[in-house]
Amino acid sequence: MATTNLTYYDKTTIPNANSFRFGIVVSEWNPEITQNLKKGAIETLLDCGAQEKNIIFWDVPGSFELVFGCKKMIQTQKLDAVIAIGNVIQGETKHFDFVCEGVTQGIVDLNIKYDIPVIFCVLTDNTIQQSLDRSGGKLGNKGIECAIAAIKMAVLKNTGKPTESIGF
Ligand SMILES: Nc1c(NC[C@H](O)[C@H](O)[C@H](O)CO)[nH]c(=O)[nH]c1=O
Ligand SMILES: CC(=O)[C@@H](O)COP(=O)(O)O
Repeated sequence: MATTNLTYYDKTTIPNANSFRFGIVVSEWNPEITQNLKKGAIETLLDCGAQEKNIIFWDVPGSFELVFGCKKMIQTQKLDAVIAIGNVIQGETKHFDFVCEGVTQGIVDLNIKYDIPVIFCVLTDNTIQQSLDRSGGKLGNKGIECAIAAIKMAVLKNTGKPTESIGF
């Protein structure tokens, strides 16, 4: 069974996000999944001190469009981190493979090209149940984990140093 290291985070080990500005780009495909991921991410950012006025949201049609949406957000907004939220579920054909490869490589490219961390919050699952389990179900919420990652990477972006390790 998958572990969920950061879904159950220790707030005392997370830097205060009060001064950071976050972007969240969300795919409209599988909204019953992506909206739960978005909810987990928002609640976690706020729990860790982020200000509501410092979180901006854009929707894109599908996970493949997350790359362009994140690029335009980075180019037009002053941000400390961006979270790309999507959910790709295997269908009958190889389309799943190409969507997943495209969004994965595209987000890698954004992290290389721009000095803004783009967090990969895209569930790539074989079944809807796997997605449900990872977006607020028995295996946690990837949105929570990615919000924690966004805060830690915002610290790295702004200080040039990583957040202190919590020991594992
Ligand atoms: N099947 C899923 C898709 N497919 C759509 C693509 O993401 C893209 O919008 C289309 O190919 C046009 O460029 N998207 C998801 O996010 N999740 C899926 O399961
Ligand atoms: C991952 C997808 O794009 C999915 O909707 C494609 O389904 P199918 O392979 O059955 O066309």
